[in-house]
Amino acid sequence: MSNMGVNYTGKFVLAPMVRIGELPTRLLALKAGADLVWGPEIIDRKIITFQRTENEKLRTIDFLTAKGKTKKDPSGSTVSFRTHRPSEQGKLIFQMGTANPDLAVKAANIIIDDIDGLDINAGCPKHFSVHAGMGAALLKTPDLLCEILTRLVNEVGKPKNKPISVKIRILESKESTLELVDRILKTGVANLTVHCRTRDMRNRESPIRDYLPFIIEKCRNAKVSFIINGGIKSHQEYLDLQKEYGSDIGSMIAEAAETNPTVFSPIPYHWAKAAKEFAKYATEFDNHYANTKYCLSRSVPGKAKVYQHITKSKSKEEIAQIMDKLGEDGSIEGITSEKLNSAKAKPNGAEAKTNNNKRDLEDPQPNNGTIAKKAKVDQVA
Ligand SMILES: Cc1cc2nc3c(=O)[nH]c(=O)nc-3n(C[C@H](O)[C@H](O)[C@H](O)COP(=O)(O)O)c2cc1C
Repeated sequence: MSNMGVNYTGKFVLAPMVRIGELPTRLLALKAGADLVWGPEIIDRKIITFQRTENEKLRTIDFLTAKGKTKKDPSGSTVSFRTHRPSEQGKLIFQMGTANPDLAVKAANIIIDDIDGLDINAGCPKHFSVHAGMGAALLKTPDLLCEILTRLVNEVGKPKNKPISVKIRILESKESTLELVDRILKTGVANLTVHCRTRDMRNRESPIRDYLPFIIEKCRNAKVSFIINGGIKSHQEYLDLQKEYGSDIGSMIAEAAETNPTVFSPIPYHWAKAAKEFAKYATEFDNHYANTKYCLSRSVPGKAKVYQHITKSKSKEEIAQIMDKLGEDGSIEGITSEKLNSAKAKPNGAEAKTNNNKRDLEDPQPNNGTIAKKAKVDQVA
């Protein structure tokens, strides 16, 4: 409903996720059909130190942060945010962490020309966010939250013709949640995303959607688009939520996209094909090795043979080689990981050996039950 550039209405989107939401994950999510992609939260204090550079080799815009020069890395800087405008134009929402309107405006002006929308994180319950008054702490300081949003809308969003949005959690009661929503809707934001869990709820707990009809009605009256977040796992669920709440309602996915960034497709890739595609983007866009390794360790099943190879790898080149050897069905050098590692092979395990794309695409939950041994991030934002 925003008339400023990107429109969030009814969209199916990749959630902001620290470490996970870097360029390769975003590109894979877009390829699979995500309409919009959020970058990972970056705080205002860091953004104001960014040095913008145009990377001609990669055709990316890089925002660098200074760090000490080392023998291993004499550049003295590290890429804190990278965007490939040819792929992300019109689809990239940058998420900022802030508790200070002046700093928020200053930081927003540094990145606004290279992004399509700016989102404020008012939902993260982690200590590093709330102790500084950011993230979910803003839910308890609505005056401050609304001042930040109003100033960003007036001083950055309007002059630059870019939408400002906010992501919140529900509060303990319907009344307090709706009161906060009322206030936010008056700030001029273009979109409201609600993570349907309270600040104290863990991601494994079912979201509470009881207040949604009331929030949605308020958003429609204010001509502000609305995105549901929390516990959504598939394209079908996105369609079901639209059936239930209206076709103008969007859905945002985090954890299920961390596990498989192609979850936006009606038929997601098999985990191995998704991992290979991810690795290709990581190589193409020179993603930081530690980040590539981390993301793969979150998406490759712990039981798969290749998982051990990934966790033991020591360089970009090594990871690229491992991923080259991985078949799209999870096999390495012709042996399926399912066969090797799973005593209780799934009934469809035999089919997996055929290295058949169609079968890959038909497995909508390829990671089910296979990542138990990896510590899942539970209560992040
Ligand atoms: C690994 C990870 C990192 C996250 N980082 C952020 C973040 O930077 N900003 C934010 O607003 N939420 C963050 N979240 C929360 C998600 O955006 C989302 O609100 C939450 O996981 C609920 O959605 P889900 O049930 O689809 O996972 C993160 C979640 C995960 C799993």
